[in-house]
Amino acid sequence: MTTAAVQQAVAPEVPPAEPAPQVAGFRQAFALLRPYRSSMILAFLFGTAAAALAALQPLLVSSTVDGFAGEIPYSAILLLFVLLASSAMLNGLEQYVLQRSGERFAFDTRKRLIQHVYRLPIGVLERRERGDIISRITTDVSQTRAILSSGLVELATSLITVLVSLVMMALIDAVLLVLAALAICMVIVAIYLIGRRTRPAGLRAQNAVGDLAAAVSRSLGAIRTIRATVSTTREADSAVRQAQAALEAGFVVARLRAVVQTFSGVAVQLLLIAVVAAGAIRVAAGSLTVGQLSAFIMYLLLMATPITMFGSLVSLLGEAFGALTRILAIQSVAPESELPDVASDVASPSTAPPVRNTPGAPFFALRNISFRYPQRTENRTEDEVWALRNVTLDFLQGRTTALVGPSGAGKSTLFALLERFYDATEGAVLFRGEDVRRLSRDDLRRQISYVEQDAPALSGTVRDNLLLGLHTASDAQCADALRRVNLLSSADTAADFLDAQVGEVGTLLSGGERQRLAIARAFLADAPILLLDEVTSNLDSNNERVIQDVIRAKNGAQSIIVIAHRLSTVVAADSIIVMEEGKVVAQGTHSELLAISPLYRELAHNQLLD
Ligand SMILES: Nc1ncnc2c1ncn2[C@@H]1O[C@H](COP(=O)(O)OP(=O)(O)OP(=O)(O)O)[C@@H](O)[C@H]1O
Repeated sequence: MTTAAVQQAVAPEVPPAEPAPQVAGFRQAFALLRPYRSSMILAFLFGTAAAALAALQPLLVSSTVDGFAGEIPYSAILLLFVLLASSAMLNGLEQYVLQRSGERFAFDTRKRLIQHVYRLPIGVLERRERGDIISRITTDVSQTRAILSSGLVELATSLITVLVSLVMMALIDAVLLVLAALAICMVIVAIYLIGRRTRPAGLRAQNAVGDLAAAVSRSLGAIRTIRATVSTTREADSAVRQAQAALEAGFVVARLRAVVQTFSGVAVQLLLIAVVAAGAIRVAAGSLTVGQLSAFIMYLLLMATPITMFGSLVSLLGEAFGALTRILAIQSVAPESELPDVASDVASPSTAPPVRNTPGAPFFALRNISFRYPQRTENRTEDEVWALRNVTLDFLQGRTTALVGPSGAGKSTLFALLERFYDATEGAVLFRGEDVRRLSRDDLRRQISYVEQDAPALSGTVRDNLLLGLHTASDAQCADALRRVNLLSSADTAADFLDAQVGEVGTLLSGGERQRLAIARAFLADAPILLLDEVTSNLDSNNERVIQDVIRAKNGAQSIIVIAHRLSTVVAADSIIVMEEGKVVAQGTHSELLAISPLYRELAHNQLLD
């Protein structure tokens, strides 16, 4: 296929759009709860049975009071006790089933979120604050669990209790019931209207907690710089301001909750007083017995708990819906592998073409590539938004190619396109003749060992770090890779060193050790292609030479692309590409470039290499 045909067939890169979050409600909650419906139904049945048994108690009390003839009614008391104990046990079972499935729901949601977040496009993750993502996986999921563990089912069983009580009260005295029912309806509507307002307030509170987590995570990630620039107080103040925002949003939620709960508590008390007063009048008039009035009041009390609980449940659900909104917002962003890769005429991405060892053939070919970062368009001129502009290049099999140029020239961006962290905005990247957008990202990446600029070490042991991409290497192979980058002297016992902890983001290692550990990992992976981005910037001249020698020894066996500011690292490369402002301005060997490229001459002159 010609390059032009490839460019036509491949759909242009569309930056992944992040839909504006809509506050989640019952519809989204029900969809999420579908896998747990059998547990929820079971809990509901337990709750309903408990409510039914509780509803029998006032009837028993009524008949006992009205039939009281001076003897203690032992059998009625025993029956009452059995009813009470059975209803309590059923309530306990309801809670157990709900809490258990709540935990399962939290686990499943976290698992799904983690797997989703780890697969989000690099561009999306770079735009978002890490701390905020963490708070969605931790705090928001805990909040959302409330929907299941104490929310919807309890709401449903509360309604059942209220309905059963209403029916029983209707059988006892319809006039009193009309009075009570009118008051209850007004209370429920009022609670719902106030409680509904907790939903946006809950979302604001959760967003504020997310921002706080982001602020702390950002500061702790750069703690040395913060201390060294004496900005500890300023950074701490900024995190405290986020905490303050969380406090203020929390106050709104607390206020609404207090209003709802107080209102429902007072409303129930008033209701009781009104019913007792009206009931007493009806008893005096002979329309009601004392036993019936006691049963009526007991039913009213039975309803009181669900009605007061209804208030706190509605506000709890409001907060849970806020948290659910944040979870759904991140879940709705398409993960990397689901991005539109190719035009509809190609069914599915193929695997990476097998390695063809044809020295001199291009393994990567860039065809008129232009690239702009999705987040860099605002307030910039047309020229400034392009990180790469009309780049056409061939990287040849078995050769070492170097990329040099001033800072911001687009060198690392070019690596990001080769690794498919991003896709070109215009033009095509071909891997062994195939457009990379037609390839599976994982298969492409398996062919490449990539050492990023300022490569971080992951917390864990040296061995964990070495085995990141290659889980099967033996200790002997790991030790050999470490020796090649001068991280392990022959005196060291390899096993001890491999078990040594490197600390969170490699803080227990020096910058140079971290770089060499990353290079050792790349050597161990032994992929056909090696991408090295400024890997010797932190090395002393001795270690730089060691690494250069290993790279040189690999020349021919591996295809290597090196980015370097220090030209001494790349003078021996087969080909050197000079970049400036996103464009390729010259290409050749060191001596050729000294003759033809003013920019290269200047770089070499500044580094005393001409
Ligand atoms: N993740 C990113 N999001 C937005 N803009 C970016 C991102 N990474 C780089 N850029 C911008 O793209 C341009 C090219 O950056 P790039 O990192 O590719 O340059 P470079 O030649 O590798 O520089 P250096 O030698 O300093 O590493 C710069 O203007 C930079 O600010």
